[in-house]
Amino acid sequence: MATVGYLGPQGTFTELAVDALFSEVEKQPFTTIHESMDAVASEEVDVALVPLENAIEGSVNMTLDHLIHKRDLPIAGEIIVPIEQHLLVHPDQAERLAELETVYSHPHAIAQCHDFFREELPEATLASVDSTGAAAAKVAENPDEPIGAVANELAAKQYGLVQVKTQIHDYEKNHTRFVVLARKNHPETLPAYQAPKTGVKTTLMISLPTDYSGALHQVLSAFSWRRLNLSKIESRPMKTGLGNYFFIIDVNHGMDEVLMPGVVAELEALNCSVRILGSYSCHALPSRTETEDEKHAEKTVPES
Ligand SMILES: O=C(O)C(=O)C[C@]1(C(=O)O)C=C[C@@H](O)C=C1
Repeated sequence: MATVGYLGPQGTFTELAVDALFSEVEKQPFTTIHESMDAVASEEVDVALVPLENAIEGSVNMTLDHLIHKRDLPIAGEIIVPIEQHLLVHPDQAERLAELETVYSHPHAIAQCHDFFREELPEATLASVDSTGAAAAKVAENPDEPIGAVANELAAKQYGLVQVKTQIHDYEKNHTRFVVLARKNHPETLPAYQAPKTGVKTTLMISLPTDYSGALHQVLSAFSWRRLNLSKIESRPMKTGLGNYFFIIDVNHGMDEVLMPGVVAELEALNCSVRILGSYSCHALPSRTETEDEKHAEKTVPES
């Protein structure tokens, strides 16, 4: 059975994503996202599932930067998962919400709830830990302390905590995109995906030769005249000096034999450097409301 590394401990959003994407795999939790990626490189696990992008907070830079600068692991799959953040406390503290002193969570989860804390708990200190699951575990282990965690419903159940405020993320349509990272030339280690497939994508990292006017326009033309739809373009620092950036581009197209190799050849002819980060199938876990809407639509289909 294939092994999947993920950001643990129990009850993280990444664990939810692993359970949604794979059917039969052995799960191996790691304390940090980096450790789960390093474990693929060192062959401790076959693949890792890591968060890459959130609808409210944008890219998970710690994942992206480790992938670009430290671990050249191909992206082999994607799953988009609905994210609902809740404020959890120990049952002994449930009646003392106003006295809450510190709220722990993963920095990306805290960033999704800034408005909530500013408006409802302005005095509380927000403290970063390695994951939402680690935050829930800390609250469970310290029943006498006026502390809380931002985490999900699964964590509330697994750690015996109370959801004192639900849906505390600042914008309603909150989703996180997770990607599967594999080892190069090891397609046989890829476990099967069970979540519904929504399409295919190719992700490219492109750096421009020099800064000249119209350079990005030329890059984008290589996609546009081939009618290749881009779903994301983002620039990140190359970490070689101020003003030096590369681009990450997601294309809604697989690595075919004509169009995508044509793009790469054209960009290389412009002296751009191109790294293909992966070409992969995309999957999604419908949110509870989406599933209810679908059921409702099925029930209300007019009889012909
Ligand atoms: O801490 C967790 O539960 C995670 O899985 C990490 C993570 C992230 O890094 O974005 C995943 C999904 C949510 O967006 C918040 C946190």
